[in-house]
Amino acid sequence: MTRDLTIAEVRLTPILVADAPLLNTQGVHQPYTPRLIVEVVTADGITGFGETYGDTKYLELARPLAERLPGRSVMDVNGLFSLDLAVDEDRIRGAVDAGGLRGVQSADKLRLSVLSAFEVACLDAQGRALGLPVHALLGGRVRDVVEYSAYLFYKWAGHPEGVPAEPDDWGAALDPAGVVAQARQFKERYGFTSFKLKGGVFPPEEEIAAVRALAEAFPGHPLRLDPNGAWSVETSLKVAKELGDVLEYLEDPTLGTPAMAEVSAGTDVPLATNMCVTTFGEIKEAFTEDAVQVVLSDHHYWGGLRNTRHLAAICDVFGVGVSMHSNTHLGISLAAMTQVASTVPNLHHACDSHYPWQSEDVLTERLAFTDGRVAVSDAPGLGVELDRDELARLHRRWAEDDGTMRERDDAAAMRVAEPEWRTPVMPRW
Ligand SMILES: O=C([O-])C(=O)C[C@H](O)[C@@H](O)C(=O)[O-]
Ligand SMILES: [Mg+2]
Repeated sequence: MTRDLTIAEVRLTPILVADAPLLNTQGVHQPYTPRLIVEVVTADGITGFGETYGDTKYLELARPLAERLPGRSVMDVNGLFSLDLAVDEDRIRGAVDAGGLRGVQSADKLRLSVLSAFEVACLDAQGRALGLPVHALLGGRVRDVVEYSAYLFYKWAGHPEGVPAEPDDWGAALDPAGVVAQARQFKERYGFTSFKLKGGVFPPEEEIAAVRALAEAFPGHPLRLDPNGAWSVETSLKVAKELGDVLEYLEDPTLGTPAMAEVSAGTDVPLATNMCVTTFGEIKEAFTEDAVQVVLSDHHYWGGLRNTRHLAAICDVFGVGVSMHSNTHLGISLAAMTQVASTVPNLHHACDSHYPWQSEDVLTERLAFTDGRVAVSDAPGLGVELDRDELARLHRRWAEDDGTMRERDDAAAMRVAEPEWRTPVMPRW
């Protein structure tokens, strides 16, 4: 049957999703985080889904882009990326946001972070129209499950008193015993066998003790520590020395490629990054200087699933490992991550995912982790369906918000509990 794959309509739905009080070096997660759900509808009624960041600066780019798509084909993904998208430079300059955890802010990265959701939606629509999974459109899967690591966070039991929030049942984790208890819950609930601890929250000695406690509780399991660049070169080398025998890799111990290269030269512990290599332009220096041994790709800001494969191919050429970074995200993104990860031959490390922290989703059926893995769907497109009632409910929450939750700002969320808190000057230790 011939299909009309012309785009007839694009729907953008900003939402606020519940988030747990997870601590990182900048502060704490807000009770609600903005995400944007993109739907691309073809002339004969096929709808493809995509998901990305939902802060205002992303919406400001997504809206005019959505208006330009009707009349184009969902097959024309290359054309999508050649569309001119004007970025307001003020949105990037000096912006204080969770982007501080994801490396440089640039107009191109902002543009790619928006385009990626449209790319995923177009690939989803293509797959649905052709009766093929997205992985088939990317050349086919080379594995039938994708492994994820448990993403451990220091956290409070709940958001600050008096702040509207959804409760969570994970409890507090503020010391080594709490971190190990959280890891046990991750293992029991989802079967994860590798663990990443988000660090940069407490002085390094405390985080070293937490990783040691994990190593004792889970002997032989791959462990990672990620302080988001909160340490000096000296501190990074000290931590690498102390934990070298148990770490699979150390993630962004310090900020910037030159400092990462210095750390790398002084330790055998592999260094991973989602901060100093976050764009194609940053690859040359980092790889030439041997600053990183693993790049954590993120299809949102690298510009989609095809660019993720492109990045993986470059990493392969240079003998650099590749895995995946994650922020707060829902099931559409997890499905997209799983589809593309299934096609990358040189993906040898379990990927990160925040998904277990998300109690809410816009899917009719949540994706499941079994033995820490997500099965690769062979259903058409991404293989997920939208729960429109839930989408509407989460959109209402966004519409009714007075604006405070619409921009993710972990430092501002921290100030609710600690009024003196400011985005820390790096390196903190
Ligand atoms: O470096 C990383 O892995 C991240 O930036 C992941 C997330 O942003 C995480 O740190 C967070 O959301 O607090
Ligand atoms: Mg990281």
